Amino acid sequence: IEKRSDRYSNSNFKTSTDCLSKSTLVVPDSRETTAEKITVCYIYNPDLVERSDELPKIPMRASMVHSLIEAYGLLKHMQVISPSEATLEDMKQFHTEDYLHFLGKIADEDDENFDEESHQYGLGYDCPVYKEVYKLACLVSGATLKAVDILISSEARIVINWFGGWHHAKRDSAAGLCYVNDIVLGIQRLRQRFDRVLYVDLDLHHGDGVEDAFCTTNKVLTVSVHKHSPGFFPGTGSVTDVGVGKGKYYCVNIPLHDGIKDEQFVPLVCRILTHVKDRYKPEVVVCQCGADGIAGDPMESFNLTPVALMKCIYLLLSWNLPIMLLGGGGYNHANTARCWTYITGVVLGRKLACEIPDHKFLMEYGPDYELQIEVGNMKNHNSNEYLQRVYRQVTENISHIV
Ligand SMILES: CC1(C)CN(C2CCCC2)C(=O)N1c1ccccc1/C=C/C(=O)NO
Ligand SMILES: [Zn+2]
Repeated sequence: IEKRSDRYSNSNFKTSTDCLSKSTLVVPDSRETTAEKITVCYIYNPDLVERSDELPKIPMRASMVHSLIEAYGLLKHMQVISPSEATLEDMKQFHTEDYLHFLGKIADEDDENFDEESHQYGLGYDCPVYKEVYKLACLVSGATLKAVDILISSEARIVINWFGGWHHAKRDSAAGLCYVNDIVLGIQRLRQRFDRVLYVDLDLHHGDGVEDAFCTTNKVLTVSVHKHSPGFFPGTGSVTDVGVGKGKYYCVNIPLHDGIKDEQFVPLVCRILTHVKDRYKPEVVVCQCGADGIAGDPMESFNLTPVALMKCIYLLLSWNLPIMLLGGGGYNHANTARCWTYITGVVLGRKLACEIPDHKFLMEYGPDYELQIEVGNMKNHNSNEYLQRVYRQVTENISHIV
């Protein structure tokens, strides 16, 4: 029986010239183990994917992610769990009744134009009003809450919900294509069972909605690594942003500039996460795995490959704590599917073929039709001096965690 500490132990962390990139994790093919003791739950149902496909700005992305995971034959190695919709009561644990009722109203009344009212709820250009948005909010929140219930009941210790991770939504408004903050709802529920929750946000953007929700408490420690440049959304998340009151020093921000590559990103993030783990001793981990920092994304900001995200997640997995992996940003749909499929494979300890298997969306993966993503080559504005300074400031902040 393979133990989790074996699958994700450092000794297993072999790098090899695999198709993904120069240094790729190759874990023993799980066929070598007599039986998988590690249960990985995958939150999915057709409704959740169909509604997520309707999200403006990322049409059909959810279907592409799920179809690629299915095409690689990974579903049979996971417990596929169908979530139910969150109720108004569930979502009211974070969001205001006014905001939720407004979302609900959009579904009911037809051609009413909600223009003036929409703007007060952050709805409009970046978070377009569309008829089924309330339904989406219930499904997405229900999915993350279902994932949390699985961790709370100890049914599994690893749960994946690639259709969640909407980190910008505020209690009374949408933001950055996030209509409901499933992450805050999920962490609030985790707190019913776990005393100290660690939230890690690997998305290109600062996880401001989650940080704001928990910046005054020491029961949730949020770590966000993100692009932080003048005028770049949301503009928050500087290294001096450490939380307030009882939550002071329980917000960790790692602000970066354009062009960072795996080689700089991985050591910086992993060293900081290790410090956080040693000081904070979290009981459960939530990781938002937004893929808009991957090379080839229309955000054109970072030069990361999926291996960078994988190595950070692998470190989190090696701690042997209950963990929930969530999606998030990612606007090159094929690369986002490649990234989250690759991560799913690593979580399962399975090596994936370089060749994208034939499936419904195969044509989206041309012209190479490979799982690997070429390293980005945009100019790197992160000098080693800058990263050293950030690292020193962050570890100084963390040293105040008791
Ligand atoms: C509307 C979308 C979400 C899409 N998009 C681009 C991507 C490529 C084509 C449009 C943006 O810059 N967006 C945003 C607009 C305003 C504020 C925030 C975001 C993105 C947030 C995010 O990803 N958080 O993790
Ligand atoms: Zn993002």
